[in-house]
Formats: sequence, C-alpha cells, structure tokens
Amino acid sequence: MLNENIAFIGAGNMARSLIGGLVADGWDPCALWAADPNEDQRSLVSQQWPKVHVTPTNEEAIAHCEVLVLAVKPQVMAQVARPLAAQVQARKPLVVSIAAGVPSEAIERWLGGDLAVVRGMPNTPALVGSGATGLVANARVNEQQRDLAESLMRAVGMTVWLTDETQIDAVTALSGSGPAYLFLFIEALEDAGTQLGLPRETARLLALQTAFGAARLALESDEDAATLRARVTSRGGTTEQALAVLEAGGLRDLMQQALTAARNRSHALADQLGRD
Ligand SMILES: NC(=O)C1=CN([C@@H]2O[C@H](COP(=O)(O)OP(=O)(O)OC[C@H]3O[C@@H](n4cnc5c(N)ncnc54)[C@H](O)[C@@H]3O)[C@@H](O)[C@H]2O)C=CC1
Ligand SMILES: O=C(O)[C@@H]1CCC=N1
Repeated sequence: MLNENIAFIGAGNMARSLIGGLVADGWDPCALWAADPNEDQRSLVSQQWPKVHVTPTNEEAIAHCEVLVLAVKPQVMAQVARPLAAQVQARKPLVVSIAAGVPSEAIERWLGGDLAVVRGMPNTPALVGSGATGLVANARVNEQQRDLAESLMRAVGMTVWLTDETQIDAVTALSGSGPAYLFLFIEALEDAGTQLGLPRETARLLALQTAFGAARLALESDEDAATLRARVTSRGGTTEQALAVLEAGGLRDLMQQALTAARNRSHALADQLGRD
C-alpha cells in the first residue's frame, strides 16, 4: 500500500476522480486529505471514501502532506495559493498542479519560490483507473519527486512525460478535455439510433459498448486506427456510406478547429493568469 500523505486543495470533480482512482488502486485513504470550503463537495468525498480526511481549511490539509495537489479552478489559483506560501515554504512539499493554463512559474512564485512543481493534466476517467495524464516538471524536481508524481498519476491510468511545458496546452486540448468530446459523440450516436427506431436504452447501451470496444481494440491491437477502420468498411457496404457523410461534413477539420480552440483558451489563461 502506498502511503505518502497527499493534500488536495479543492475537492471538486477532478480531485474526486483522482481520489477515487487512488483509493481503488490501493493508496491508503487515511493518507489522503481533501480541503474545500464548500460543504457539499466535502460531503461527496466523505460519503464515498469515509476514511479520507476532509477539512474546510487548506492549512489543515497541508500540515499533513508530502505532496500538495492544487485542484482549484485556474481563475482562483492565485488567490488560493498566495496565503499558503509561508506554510508551504516551511514544509516544502512536492507541488502538483492540475489546473489548465496556469504556468508552473506562476504557481512557484505565488507559493514563495524555490519549489519543486509538477504540472499534470489528467482527465476524469481517472475515477475508474483509465485516466490519461500529461506531466511536466520544473527544474527543481528531483528524480525521486518525478517518480512520486508519476506513481500518483499512474495509479489512476497512463502517464506521459512532456519535454516542454508549452506541450501541456495541447494535452489539455486532446486528453484533458477529450472525454467531453467522446461523451458528445456517444450522445449523438444514442440520439441517432433512437431516431432510427431503437428504444433509447438499447441505443445507449449499443453506443457505449461500441465506444468502449473500439477503444479497447485499438489499444490492444498492433494496427493503427486507420487500418482498424478499413476492416469495418466493406466495399459497397454500410460503413462506407456513413463515413462518406462524416468526411463530407468535415469531421477532421472540425476536430482540428475544436482542439485549436481549446489549446488557444489554455494559452489565453496562461497569458492572463501568469501576469498576476
Ligand atoms: N474536470 C476535468 O475534467 C479536469 C479539470 N482539470 C483542472 O482541475 C481543476 C479543478 O477542476 P474541476 O475539478 O473540474 O472543478 P470543480 O469546480 O469541480 O472543483 C474546484 C473545487 O475547488 C474548490 N475551491 C474553491 N475555492 C477554494 C479554496 N479557496 N480552497 C480550496 N478549494 C477551493 C471549489 O469549492 C470546488 O469544489 C481546474 O483547474 C481544471 O483546469 C484538469 C483536468 C481535467
Ligand atoms: O474545461 C476545462 O477547463 C478543464 C481542463 C480540461 C478539462 N476540463
């Protein structure tokens, strides 16, 4: 059982996805602290994982931690981090920020400087151990802290290290936000199947299992997605007709535009928040 003490500042959607994934993977729940001023958010943690410590005060959580996970919204990160600087400087935990668009340099500065900071961009499938996380470390992170950040995120899915912090904006656009695109795709499949006469529940189950099966097949196969797609597409058959509609509708270009918009938002947040 892994038992480094981890303090989550913010116990919202993403923190709970990480906590759930860590506990399911065998991380000692008594080593986890979740701080959030919102009682409803704390209750959600306590109901699901009664052994995880919850507190309304960030200071109480930090007092116990070797790893500090910053999981508040980017827009409030500066005002949350600044008052914690003295305590963080006294304790010097490994700081892991999962906030979109907030540069590690700004986080280090708000917390008083000279800190090992890892930026991680996870996604909500972490809750079921199937997350994907991009990681990038600042120059102060040593080998042991790198391993610690990686094992934290690997407990909830796969991880990739990035060589350059700017790449995390693309990771945010692809896999950070990505589950939402796939949920939209699943919703659209379900609606379309229902329109074609299937009971909604039947359409829902078929859409979900098809998305799951296709992702699993692609993950476990040596072949690329284009080859796997070609295997479904019989000449003169049904798939060919559907794919022609998707290509004519500009799905690839639309996806490029969507990821670019998400990446640009991440850049804009960095520009705006990094100046604070
Ligand atoms: N939701 C997602 O899929 C992902 C989110 N992220 C990042 O994770 C961070 C959190 O996002 P979500 O969990 O979706 O947001 P959320 O709104 O669900 O959670 C944020 C939490 O911070 C709490 N909070 C506000 N002020 C606080 C304070 N002073 N001290 C402690 N906690 C405070 C709020 O009460 C809330 O529970 C964001 O920075 C986001 O960019 C990263 C990857 C994926
Ligand atoms: O939408 C957002 O800003 C966050 C970051 C990635 C997923 N959710």
